[in-house]
Amino acid sequence: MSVLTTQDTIIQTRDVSVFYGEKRAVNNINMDIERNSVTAFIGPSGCGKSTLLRSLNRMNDLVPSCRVTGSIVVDGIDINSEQVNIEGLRQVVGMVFQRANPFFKSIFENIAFAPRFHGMRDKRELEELVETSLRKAALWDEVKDRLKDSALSLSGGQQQRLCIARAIAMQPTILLLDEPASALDPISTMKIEELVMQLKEEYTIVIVTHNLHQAARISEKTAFFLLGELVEMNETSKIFTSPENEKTEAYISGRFG
Ligand SMILES: Nc1ncnc2c1ncn2[C@@H]1O[C@H](COP(=O)(O)OP(=O)(O)OP(=O)(O)O)[C@@H](O)[C@H]1O
Repeated sequence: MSVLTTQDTIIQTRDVSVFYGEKRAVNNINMDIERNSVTAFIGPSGCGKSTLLRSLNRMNDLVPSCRVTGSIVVDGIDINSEQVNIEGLRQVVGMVFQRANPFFKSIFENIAFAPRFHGMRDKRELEELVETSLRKAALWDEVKDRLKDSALSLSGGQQQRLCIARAIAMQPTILLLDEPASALDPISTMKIEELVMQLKEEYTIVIVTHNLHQAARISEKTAFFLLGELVEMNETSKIFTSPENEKTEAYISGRFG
C-alpha cells in the first residue's frame, strides 16, 4: 500500500509498538527519519533500540514471538502491508550487524553471491559491481589484490566494511547499522565512522550505538530511548548540548546508563 510522505522523510513510524509474546519492548514510537542523513539511536541496554531498528526492514519477522503494531512507512510504502515483498524490502533497507558475519567464501564471492542469485550473470557486470561496492565501503585498496582470498582472512574492521559493501551491492536506499563498530578497535572504529559520513551522501543511515561520542560525531539527528519509549529526538547538537528532557540530560551526562 502506498502512503504519502514528505519528500525529505524517508521513514515514518506512527504508534509503533513491538511485542515479544506479551512483553512490550517498544512502546508507541512516532518518528520521522530524513533522507540522506544519519540518525543515531541511543539509550541504555534493553531500551528497545535494536528491536525498533529491526522492525524497519521486518527482520523481527524471524522471531516467532515478535509482533509489530502501528504503521511504518518506508519511501512511501507501508512495509507491514500484506502485499510487501519482504526480500525486496530487505534489499532496499539493508542491514549490518554488531558482529561482522561474512560468508565462508572469498572476498569477491561475499559481494557477488546475492546479486548473482538475483539474476546478475554477466561476469564483467559482477566484477564492476564488486569493485564499486568495495570502493564505496572504503575497502577496495586494501583487498583489490586478494579478492580470491577467504573473507575470514580479513581483520575484524575489514570484515565489517565487507559486510557494508555486501549490503551496498544490493543497491539499497537505507542502511540500518546495529552497533557496527562496538566490537572493533579504535582505528577500525574511526574508519567505520568516516565511511558512514561518506555514505550518507547516497544512503539514509540509521545507526544504533552505545558510544555517545560516536553519535555526536557522525549523526545529524539523535533519538534517545528509555524503557521502550522514545524520550526525545532532535538535532544531535541540541541533544548533546541542551536536551529538552531531563532524562536525556541525565543520560548524556553519564548519570545513568
Ligand atoms: N528475540 C527476543 N525475544 C524476547 N525478548 C527480546 C528479544 N530481543 C530483545 N528482547 C527484549 O526486548 C527488550 C529490548 O531489547 P533490544 O535488544 O531491542 O534493546 P537494545 O536497546 O537494543 O539493547 P542493547 O543496547 O543491549 O542491544 C529487552 O528487554 C530484550 O530482553
